[in-house]
Amino acid sequence: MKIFSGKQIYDADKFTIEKQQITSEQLMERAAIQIFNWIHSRLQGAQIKIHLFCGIGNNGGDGLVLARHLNEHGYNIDVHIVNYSDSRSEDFLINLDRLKEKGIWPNFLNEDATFPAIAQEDVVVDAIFGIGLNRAPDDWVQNLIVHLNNSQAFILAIDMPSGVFMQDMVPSSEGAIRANYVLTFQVPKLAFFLPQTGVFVEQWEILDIGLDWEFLQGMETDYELIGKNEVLAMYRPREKYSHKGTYGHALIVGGSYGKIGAVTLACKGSLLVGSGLVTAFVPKCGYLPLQSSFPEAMVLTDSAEEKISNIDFSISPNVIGMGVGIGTHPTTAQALSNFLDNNTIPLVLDADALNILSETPGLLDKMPAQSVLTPHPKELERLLGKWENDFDKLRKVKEFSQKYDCIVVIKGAHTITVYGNRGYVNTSGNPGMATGGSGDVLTGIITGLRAQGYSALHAAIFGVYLHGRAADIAVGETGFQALIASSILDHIGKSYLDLFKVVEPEDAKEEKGK
Ligand SMILES: NC(=O)C1=CN([C@@H]2O[C@H](COP(=O)(O)OP(=O)(O)OC[C@H]3O[C@@H](n4cnc5c(N)ncnc54)[C@H](O)[C@@H]3O)[C@@H](O)[C@H]2O)[C@H](O)CC1
Ligand SMILES: [K+]
Repeated sequence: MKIFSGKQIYDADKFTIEKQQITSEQLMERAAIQIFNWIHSRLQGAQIKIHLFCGIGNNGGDGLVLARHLNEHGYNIDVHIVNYSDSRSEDFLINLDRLKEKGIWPNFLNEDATFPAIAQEDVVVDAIFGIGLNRAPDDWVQNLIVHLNNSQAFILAIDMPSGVFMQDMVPSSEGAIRANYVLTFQVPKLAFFLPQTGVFVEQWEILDIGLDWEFLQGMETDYELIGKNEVLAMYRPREKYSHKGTYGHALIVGGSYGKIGAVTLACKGSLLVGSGLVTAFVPKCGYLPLQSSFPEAMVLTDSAEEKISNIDFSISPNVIGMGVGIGTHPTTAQALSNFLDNNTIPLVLDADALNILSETPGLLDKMPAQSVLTPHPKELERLLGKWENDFDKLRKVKEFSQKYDCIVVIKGAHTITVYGNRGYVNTSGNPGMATGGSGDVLTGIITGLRAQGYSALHAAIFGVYLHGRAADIAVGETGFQALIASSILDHIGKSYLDLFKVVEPEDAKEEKGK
């Protein structure tokens, strides 16, 4: 599913209004009725106090339309206008008049206003700012936001949590509504998925307001949300008349004394996603543990006992996963540098291989084109230097990807795979995955997919999805705390099977934003 910028959404708005020959005010009515239906189907007329906080733009307009419909259905509402500017939008004004015609006089909040008391059992509808926010709210509006956040009431945000920008950072951790639920129009918004702004969105759901589908589909976007439908299009079926040679040979290079397990996990990941063969290249101390714990893997050893010192092998793998458990010893760094001088085999680079690349001048230039890098936040910082915020981080990663023609997998709660100017935001995965070894499994998975002929970009996007989905299935048996990297491995098979499971309507609900 595509993720659009604010400008693209306004363009789609405009196009839809012209094509469907409706007014913007009718589109607002349509959008707000969707919100009303959502609330009404849940509350069924319950007399809970609903406080609607409406700005003076179209997000506020949505709030006013909603207030009218709630009132018509007998709900117990209080409407507050957050009067942060004199530039009220036309559709806001139309709907303010309509509300007044119904005998509802909103409470106008200005700079010196006392904020209304809100009880914990009340519901707050946040319609202060939507996608139009373009500068930090005034201090008093920020104070109101803090007041609402502190109320402990359930907060339902319309379109965006107020204070969260479409393409910039929230100025302070107190600067935006912490929404329990966001009902967002038509398309997901990038800010929902970034660590610094995603915290303002506990759950989200898309409401279809009938923006022109063809127009939306025809637009190129910088970001895409990756779920089952998107990865199914990448899936490569197994052929009947195939053999292990058909599915490639993955080589995992890594390990050092005390970190051979990382190589084992990566090798298992490669084979479990379907690589035909997997070989490990490890220091001598890794030979016995690997051979005894994972008989499916072949093992080659370095001449050194405890660390990689010379990456030299006589096989012809079609991809190499490099770096898990490898350490940053100068001998190993030199071995990696020497290896890169002559290597043309596609690479997946992780862990200390990335640290060596960031610390050794000139080494990044030696990466073959289309290498896949899988850094966690600290490794990414070593590669890029510091960033100001998540949006700045994405800009920097895109530049880096273009400069080195590589794919960067920014690991996190919503892992984002970046290639060139595009980012692919993953939707699978859970906090149980924050555990030692889960990154090694991912490296193995991506390497194993690449070995089978997936392009570097598809191997990264699909691999990240499968990895997260395996963990989502596993967590049902283990809970977050007891989920370990091996549990992810154990559920890779089920995550493949899950791709072809038909989603029942009830399950479909669970697939929405969590
Ligand atoms: N296609 C759709 O998705 C539809 C969306 N609708 C709703 O419209 C809003 C966007 O409305 P807009 O009037 O453009 O912006 P906002 O209401 O978010 O903001 C109001 C207005 O205020 C100005 N402004 C921005 N930042 C500040 C600030 N810090 N202080 C003061 N004033 C500020 C700026 O000029 C904004 O224009 C969208 O989110 C939906 O809720 C339609 O109802 C239906 C179609
Ligand atoms: K809002």
